[in-house]
Order: sequence, then C-alpha cells, then structure tokens
Amino acid sequence: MKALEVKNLCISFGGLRAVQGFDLSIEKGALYGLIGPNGAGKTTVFNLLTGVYKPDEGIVKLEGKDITGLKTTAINRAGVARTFQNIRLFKDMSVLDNVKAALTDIYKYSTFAGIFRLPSYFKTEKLMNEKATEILEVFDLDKEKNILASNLPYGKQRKLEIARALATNPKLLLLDEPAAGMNPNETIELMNTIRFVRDHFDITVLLIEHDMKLVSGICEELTVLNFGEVLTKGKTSKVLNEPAVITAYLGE
Ligand SMILES: Nc1ncnc2c1ncn2[C@@H]1O[C@H](COP(=O)(O)OP(=O)(O)OP(=O)(O)O)[C@@H](O)[C@H]1O
Repeated sequence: MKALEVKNLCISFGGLRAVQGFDLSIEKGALYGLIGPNGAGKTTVFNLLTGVYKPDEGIVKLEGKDITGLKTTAINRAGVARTFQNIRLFKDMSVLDNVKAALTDIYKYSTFAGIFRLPSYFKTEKLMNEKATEILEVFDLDKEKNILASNLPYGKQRKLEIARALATNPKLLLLDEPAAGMNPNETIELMNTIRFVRDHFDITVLLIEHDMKLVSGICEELTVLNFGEVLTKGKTSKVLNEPAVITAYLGE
C-alpha cells in the first residue's frame, strides 16, 4: 500500500516556480529521502504536504485519502506530523509538557473539568503523563522530563521535536533536516533513533537532509529536486552515483 502519493504538485511565488510537476510515491513503512541543493524547493514540498501552502495544482493522497488543500490541523489529524529545519519547541516548558502539548487533541477534558479539577481532569492528566513518559522513554529522554526544553543539549532538543511529532500518532512523519547542527556522534545516534521509530511505530518516514552520511545510511530510496523539479529518483545507491546529481550538488 502507498503511504503517500503525490501527483503534479505545483506552486509559484510571484514569478518564481518554486515547485513544478512534482510526483512522489512512497510505500507504507519506507524510509525515504528528499534531497537537492539549497533553494531546490524541498521545504516548500513539506509546506505543501502539511497544508502550510495550498498547491496551485496537484493532488496529495495519504494512504489513499485525498488531503489536498486541507488545513494544517486537519492534515495533522489525518496522520501527517513534521519537524522543522529550525527547532520549534516550547522552550519555556518542560520536556514532558512539550510532548503533552501534542497529546491535547487526543486526550481531552472540558474547560469546566479543568477549572474545577473534577475527577475527569485528574484521570486525563494521569493518562497524558503516562503516554508522554512512554514516548520520552523511547528517546531516552524520560530522565530529563522535568527540565526546561531550552536546557537540553542541541541533539536532544532535536530528538524531543521528533518525540513530540510522534505523540500525534502519525502515519507519515516528515523530518526537515533532522541532523542539521549535530556533531557526528549525535548524527549516528539520530540515525538509529529514526530507524527505531520507523520499525516500532508502524510509520513511514520522509526526510529532507543535506548530510549524505545520514542519507546513504538510512534512506532506502530518494527523490532529487533541482530548481523546483524532480531531477531523478530511485534506490539511494544508484541515485547518489548519477552524474546529473553530482553535478547539481557541485553546481557545475
Ligand atoms: N513563501 C515564499 N514566498 C516566496 N518565495 C518562497 C517562499 N517559500 C519559498 N520560497 C522560495 O522557493 C524556493 C525554494 O525554497 P525552499 O525553502 O523550498 O528550498 P529548499 O530546497 O528547502 O532549500 P534549503 O536546502 O536551503 O532549505 C526558494 O527560491 C525560496 O526563496
């Protein structure tokens, strides 16, 4: 079954054709990479897939369901979660509360129950704490759950972003440059985390990345974007050896 099917996605900003005729087909459970030089349109594709931008043309289907042009919240509810190129955590909240914030759509209590601290409030809070802690354990962040997110080292903040995205129970996880700013050891740990997440959460991962060690280490297939259009796609080892890809990266 296809996790994601995208046909002829297009968007222009003024005269700039940022993404043109973009097709993508990803099998359920795949670990798939979207690569390309700076400004190629990769983040714009993520913004189109998550409803930040509405496409001028094209169709996006998640496990066969048309989600084209829906609002970001509706797309998230349908099963798409993402992380950002620049970390966007609630820095003044604890590690635990960052994950709990993502759970509020799933675990609900009424405002009335919240204000008057009714039993349903305590029951829901307990469930949320348990679920958030369980997710943090996967990322080995449970021991730091009560510290402020901003006090985590950089690599762990990135992991927390992924944990928070996973809390919404996605079918498809989009990671925008997850290894950006990481040292080599943190990158290796991240690669293991991404593999673990894919294997244990029954999800599909699509990631944008410039770090070729990470790309060749974990992505099974790739699509290469260049100037808003697909340059090539296929198995990672084949794609990375194509002369057109090497040329696009070297800017010759
Ligand atoms: N909202 C916008 N308005 C105008 N131009 C935009 C907008 N969003 C993106 N662009 C332009 O679209 C092009 C593609 O940008 P995008 O950020 O998608 O590239 P990218 O491949 O993610 O690059 P990088 O690897 O540097 O992050 C760029 O020329 C960018 O300036």
